[in-house]
Amino acid sequence: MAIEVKNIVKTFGSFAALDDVDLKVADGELLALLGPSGSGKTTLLRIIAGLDWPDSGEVAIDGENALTRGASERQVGFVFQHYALFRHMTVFENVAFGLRVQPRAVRKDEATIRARVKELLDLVQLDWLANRYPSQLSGGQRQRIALARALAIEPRILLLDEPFGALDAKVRKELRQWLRSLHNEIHVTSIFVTHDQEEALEVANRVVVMDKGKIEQIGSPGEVYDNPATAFVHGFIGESIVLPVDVAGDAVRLDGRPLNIPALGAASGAAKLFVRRHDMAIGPAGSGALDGAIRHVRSFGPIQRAEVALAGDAGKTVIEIDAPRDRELQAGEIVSLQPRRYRIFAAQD
Ligand SMILES: Nc1ncnc2c1ncn2[C@@H]1O[C@H](COP(=O)(O)OP(=O)(O)OP(=O)(O)O)[C@@H](O)[C@H]1O
Repeated sequence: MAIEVKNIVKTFGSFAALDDVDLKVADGELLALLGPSGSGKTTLLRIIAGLDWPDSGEVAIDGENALTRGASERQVGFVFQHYALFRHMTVFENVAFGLRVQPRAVRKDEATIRARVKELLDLVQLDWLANRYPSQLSGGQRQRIALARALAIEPRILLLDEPFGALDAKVRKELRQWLRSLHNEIHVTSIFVTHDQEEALEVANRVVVMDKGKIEQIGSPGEVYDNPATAFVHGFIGESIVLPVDVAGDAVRLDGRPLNIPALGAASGAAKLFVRRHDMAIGPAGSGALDGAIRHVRSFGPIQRAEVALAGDAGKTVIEIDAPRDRELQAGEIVSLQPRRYRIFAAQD
């Protein structure tokens, strides 16, 4: 089911939680709303769900105005961060719940309900837990059951608000892959909220990056990572080194010294140079754009992370770069850094 959100404004008192938001979600997409705490993700999700209403703007589901309909009429399935399973019901009854409380006219008979629950438990690969109670499940299992329960009513749209937020890192990772393959199987239009960039990039077809009630960029995981549209997106996704620079024509200067890298079309004036940690090549002194001294090196897995104090301002600017471990770096070494890929944004962005 396609969703279209147009010019949504939502204020709480004088605070704009959503400030003129437009978004189109295609049928069958798995979309992530990604942004820092307070950026408006949950507010947007609640408005699409019919749990909250905007001050102005439009929400259409499958081309029809959804704002005249409440949550139940929109046929939306939800999964929240904190499991909302009924503690006194077995897993089986939790999943059956939505089907049992349907209006009499559309309610299925008992045999059909049982078959459907069995099918859903198979889908989330937890049929062996049917007779347990929620307190007897792990956190990850509870979230999978919560998802089975949300899917029971055959929702037109599935909305997930930080569904894995309360789980430990390893389980989160497993569930991401699981959600991805589950979505490949069922194709229901799904939107999930997360503040975890890795989660958004790994799971979603498209990522909507939000900040302060506005959409900063919408794109595939590759697009938002490789071509961040704004300084905010560059800083939020991936780990970036940010240096204050001056642009004059095609020349870029740091602390008054030329860097010998092209300005890539950035406007003249005060700007910020953004480089991902792994995009800063490290070579012998004098070979690159920035000279510095290594202060500290930590190695883990395939990378070594070096703290480098840049030459020029009495070593006050210290950056962290990630290098492969083909040559072990040493504290005290004088090196030179060269940005392989970088972006320059005007300072006020
Ligand atoms: N009912 C409310 N009353 C007043 N302010 C609210 C209300 N709901 C949300 N807000 C404010 O609106 C802003 C956006 O909140 P929202 O929950 O949408 O952010 P979020 O991006 O989902 O953040 P988080 O990741 O922390 O959940 C926040 O500053 C929040 O304090």
